[in-house]
Amino acid sequence: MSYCLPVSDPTDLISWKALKAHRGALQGFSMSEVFAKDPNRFEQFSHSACGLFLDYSKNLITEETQSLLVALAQEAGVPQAIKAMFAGQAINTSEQRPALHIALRQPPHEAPVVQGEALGPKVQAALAQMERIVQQLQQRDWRGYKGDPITDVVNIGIGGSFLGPQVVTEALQPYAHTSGIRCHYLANIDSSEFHQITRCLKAESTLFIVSSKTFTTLETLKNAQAARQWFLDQGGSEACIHRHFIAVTSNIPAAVAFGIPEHQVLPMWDWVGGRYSLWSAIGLPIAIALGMDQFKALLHGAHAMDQHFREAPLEANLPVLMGLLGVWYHNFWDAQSYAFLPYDHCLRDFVKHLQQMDMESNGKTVRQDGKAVSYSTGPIVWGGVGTNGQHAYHQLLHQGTALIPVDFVVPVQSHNPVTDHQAWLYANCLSQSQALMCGKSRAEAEAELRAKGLDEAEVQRLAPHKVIPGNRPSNTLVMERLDPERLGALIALYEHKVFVQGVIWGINSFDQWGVELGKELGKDIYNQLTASTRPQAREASTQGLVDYFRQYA
Ligand SMILES: O=P(O)(O)OC[C@H]1O[C@H](O)[C@H](O)[C@@H](O)[C@@H]1O
Repeated sequence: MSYCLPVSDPTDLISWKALKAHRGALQGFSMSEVFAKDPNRFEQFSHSACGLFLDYSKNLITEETQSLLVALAQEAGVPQAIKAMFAGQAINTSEQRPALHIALRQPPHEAPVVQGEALGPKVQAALAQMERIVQQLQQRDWRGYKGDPITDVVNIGIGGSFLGPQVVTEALQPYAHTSGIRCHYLANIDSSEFHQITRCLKAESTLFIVSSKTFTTLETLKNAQAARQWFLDQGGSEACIHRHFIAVTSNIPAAVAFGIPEHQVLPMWDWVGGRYSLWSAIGLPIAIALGMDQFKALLHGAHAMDQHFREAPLEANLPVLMGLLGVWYHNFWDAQSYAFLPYDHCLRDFVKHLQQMDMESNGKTVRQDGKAVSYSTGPIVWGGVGTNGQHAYHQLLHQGTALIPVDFVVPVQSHNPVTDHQAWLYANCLSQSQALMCGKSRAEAEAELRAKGLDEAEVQRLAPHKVIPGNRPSNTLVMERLDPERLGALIALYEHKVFVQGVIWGINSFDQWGVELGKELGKDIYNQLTASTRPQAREASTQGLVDYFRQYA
C-alpha cells in the first residue's frame, strides 16, 4: 500500500499561519503571571498515560496555543499518518517500506498483515527463539568450547543495533536477572574499546552477538572479525565458533558466510528501522541481562503507549502534545535544540538513544515530495543526568541567550534508597523547572543583596549579574518508579513524538540517507592511508591530513 502525505508544505496551512500571528501576540507573555491568574493551569496542562504523568503547564502556551497546535496536527494529517503507520502502509516513502516497530510489541492477533503476510507469527517466532537462547544461557545449558557456562555476552553492533539495547539494559539494571550474565557493548571501530572490553573476558565463557540489520556495517564487521580472531587466539577453534557467536540480522547469507549457523541467526526485517529495533531480536542482550519476563514487560509498556497514541484525542495525547510543543518552540520561537534532563542515574545515557532516534529521524532538509523545506526541521538533542548538569551547563539554560526547552524526567521512588537522597533529587529537578520559569527579577536581586547588608554601590554593581530572565519552558515527566513497563512507555512516547513532528514537517522520519556519504568516502580515504605510494586526495585539507597519518602511522 503506497502512502501519500496529506500535506506537503506546513507553512501553507491555515493553522500554521494562525500560530505565527498568535506567536506575535504572545510577545509579553509571562508564565508566572498566568499561573498567578489561573488556579487551574496545572490541571489544564497535565495528562497521564501508561504510568507516566506529563506536566506541560510550564510552557509558553495558552488555551488558544493548544487549540491552534492541535488544529495544526489535524491539518497536517497526523491522525491519518497514525492510522497509516498502524495499518502497515509504506510510510517510509523513499524506501517504500512500512515502519512497523509497533508490530513488535503488539499481541499477535493485533499485528498487521503486510503484502499478504501476517507479521504476528513472525514476531512471536522470533520472541520464542530469543526465549530459548535466554533460557539456555540463564540455566547454564549453553556451554562454551571447554564446557563452561557463559558468563559474559558481548553485543557487537552500532547505531540502532547498540544504543537502544545498551540504554535499556543500563536503565533496568535494578531488574537484572539473578544469573548475573554480564552484557558488554562493542560499537566503535576503536581498538582501545575493543581492548578494554576483551581484556576482562575469557574466550571459553564469552558469547558474541553480532547485531546488524544489514550485516554490512563496517564497524560491526571489523569488530566481529577481530572478536573472532581474538577467540581463536585465546584457544578457541573454528569448529567451536557456533558456541560463541550468534547473529541478529536480516541478511542471513552474510551471517552464515561469517560462520554462524543459520539456526543461530535471529531475524530482523526491513519494516523495522535500526533506531526503532530494540523491541526486536536486536534487544536480545536486554533479555539476557534482565530475563525474558522483563523484556516482555518492556514490550507491554511500549504497546500501552502505542494504544494511547492511537486512541487518545489529540489534545490529551502525550506524544502528540510533546511533538506539537517541540514544533511550537522550534518553528515559532527559534529554539534550535532541546535538552533532555533525567533525574535518575539509571537514565544517564538515555539521551544517546534519543539523539539517534530524533536527529537521525528528523534531521532532513527535503520533504517527502522531494522539495526542499523552507522551514527548520529536526532539533539538536542534548542533555545528561541531573543534578550533575546543574553544576555545569544549566548556567546557559538559566542565563544564556538561547531559548532551550527542557524535558525533565524524574521517578518518585529510587531502586536504591539512601537516606533522603531521593527527596533531594526530586527537589532539585523541580527547583530547576521552577527557576527556569520564575527567574529572578532586578528588584528581587537588589533586595537579596541589600538583605545581605551590601552597600548600595555593591548592590548596583552585582544586581545585573544576578538577574535571571525566567519564562523559559519545560515539560516534567514524573512516574512512580522506573520499571520495565514505564521505560517501554517512555521510549515509545519519544518515538511517536518524533514521528508526529516528521509528519508536520512533511519529512520521512524513517530513512537516513545522510549517513551514507561519509561511509563511502571513508573507504576511499582508508585506501589513501594504506596505499603503498603517496595517493592523491580529493582536496588539499584531506591530502594534508592523510599525509600526516602516513608520516606517523
Ligand atoms: O544494524 P546495522 O545495519 O549494522 O546498522 C547500524 C546503524 O548504521 C547505519 O549507518 C544507520 O545510520 C543506523 O540507523 C543503523 O542503526
